[in-house]
Amino acid sequence: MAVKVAHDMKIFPVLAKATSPVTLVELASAKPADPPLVERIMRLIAANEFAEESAPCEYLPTALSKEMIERPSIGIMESLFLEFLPTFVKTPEYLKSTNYRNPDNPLLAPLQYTNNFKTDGFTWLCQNPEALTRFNGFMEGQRADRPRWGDWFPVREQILNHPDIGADTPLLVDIGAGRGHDLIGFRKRFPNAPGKLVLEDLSAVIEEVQGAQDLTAADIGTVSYDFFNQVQPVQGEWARVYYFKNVLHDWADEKAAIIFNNLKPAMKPGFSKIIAEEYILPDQNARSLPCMTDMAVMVFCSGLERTQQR
Ligand SMILES: C[S@@+](CC[C@H](N)C(=O)[O-])C[C@H]1O[C@@H](n2cnc3c(N)ncnc32)[C@H](O)[C@@H]1O
Repeated sequence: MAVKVAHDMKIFPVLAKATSPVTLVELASAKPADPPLVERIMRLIAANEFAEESAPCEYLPTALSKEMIERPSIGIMESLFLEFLPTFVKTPEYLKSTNYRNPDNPLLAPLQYTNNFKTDGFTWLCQNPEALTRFNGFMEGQRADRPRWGDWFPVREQILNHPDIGADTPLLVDIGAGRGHDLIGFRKRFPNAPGKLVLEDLSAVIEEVQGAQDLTAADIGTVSYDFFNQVQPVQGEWARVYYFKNVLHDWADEKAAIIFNNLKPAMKPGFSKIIAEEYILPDQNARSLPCMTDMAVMVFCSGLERTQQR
């Protein structure tokens, strides 16, 4: 809460550019806000290393205060606060009302229970541009600096070294790509890879992405695509890889089967591959982060992180 309030009071931009201590009065004047309130918020901000309290009521920036002016970190914080937290608060009541059934219907998740609408969560986001921007920022930032698949997967041996890949071959089609951060990461890591990179997502997402991200600089094409209602549009010039990251965990098995069936006609035998990047929960002693993601997809879209057996 303190980070959200500090963000709303425009404290982080002032703090982030400071090279000498900023006084409480200077911070309070950014909005402007009541200095005693800012002091209370700043105690918690400093206690959690989002600022350093260099003297009573004087503050210096830390790495975290600088992070809080970055678009993805703002997206994570705002989406968690405005979309996810109200839903988490309502989830116990929702689960009680279902007699503790495991949520499996994307139209009847805690998100719909909390916000009283009838579409799936992604359609709802597409109808709420501000929430969509927050969510896309959340997805852009939630990966943080953990390794990307291109860092450890044998990309050259398994993907790039194939005689049929030409300059016009779709090399990597990221389906449900959000802002295309994974494609941009791939382009940076393999700048000379042959073929095209293609970002696919719902049309409202494609529009939002174009306002937020310079895809042209990374030579990434965009295609509007609804994977439930359309056959995969990249066909003929067969793609080498169709990539899904954090997409299949949004959907139960029957829905995932529809996604794959719509992809089938665009798969060239012996050439096209599917790469899916998801957490796989161990049968015992799972770590906290994947379990929290399991809860996040449960409340948002009745999704699930799958186990190895599953
Ligand atoms: C959890 S996000 C993952 C985004 C990105 N792959 C990542 O890992 O950061 C799921 C993505 O699937 C997209 N999506 C949801 N329903 C879709 C549909 N019917 N057709 C195409 N994309 C869809 C959403 O818009 C969103 O960008």
